[in-house]
Amino acid sequence: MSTPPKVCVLRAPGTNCDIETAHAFDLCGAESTRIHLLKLLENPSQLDEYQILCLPGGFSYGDDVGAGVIFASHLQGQLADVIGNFLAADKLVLGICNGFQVLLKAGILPGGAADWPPKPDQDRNATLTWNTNGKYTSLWVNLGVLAPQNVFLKDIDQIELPIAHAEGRIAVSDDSMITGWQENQQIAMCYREAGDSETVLQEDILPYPVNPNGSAYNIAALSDSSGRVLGLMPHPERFLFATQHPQWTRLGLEGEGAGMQLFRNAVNYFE
Ligand SMILES: NC(=O)CC[C@H](N)C(=O)O
Repeated sequence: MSTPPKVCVLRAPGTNCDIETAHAFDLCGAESTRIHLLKLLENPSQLDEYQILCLPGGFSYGDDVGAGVIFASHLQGQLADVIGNFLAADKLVLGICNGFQVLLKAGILPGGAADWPPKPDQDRNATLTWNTNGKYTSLWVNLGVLAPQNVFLKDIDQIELPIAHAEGRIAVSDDSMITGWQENQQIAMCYREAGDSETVLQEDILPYPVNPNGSAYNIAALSDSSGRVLGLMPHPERFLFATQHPQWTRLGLEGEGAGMQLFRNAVNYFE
């Protein structure tokens, strides 16, 4: 058997999904360590020992200034070099919910290694901002995959997962940039109706609760063009077991939850 990949689950003050996220990777055969951002800042080069970097969900720095902004500023500052090395290597980066907000606000997504480190005057063309309903929203959604080349999404065509966020709406400065994202397969997942047989990227925003936050083009997740970085608003670590689904008895679900596949795909990449 090959050596299990080492996962750094990076937490900050206010992160609250790190334990279950580390558990998800471990269940799939990885060896994960939860590391506090302040510890990593003391010795940034310790990140070099890991093959997977995961930014979990939560409320880092209390969502002050904007969800993910303060965490992102550390990645852009003292950690810029080690993050650059990580992105350039054949390694994986996953950001879940607050972690996705961090990746986007730091500029790690959607550009990945190609756009790192961000230039001080670089325009930000996309962000995650307040849900159109203005509320913290927690429910289950249906998602379709548009970037099957992304390592985490291998063999997943559609998936049902829970969301729980206040600032989950993707907003873009200019609709024309969506074409570029499409060409580079950076649009990883979109919200869609349950039972849809295919996922279509469309300008029309699907109504709540299908699109729970009003995201442009119903986008729920972004990939970099290498397919080794994924950021998603839904929480795959909250659906590791069938019994976590609110209708598991009525639907007769058993065994593993659909979210497990994302973590397994990441671990299998290093076999
Ligand atoms: N579940 C989460 O990671 C929440 C992210 C962030 N705190 C928000 O509400 O938007």
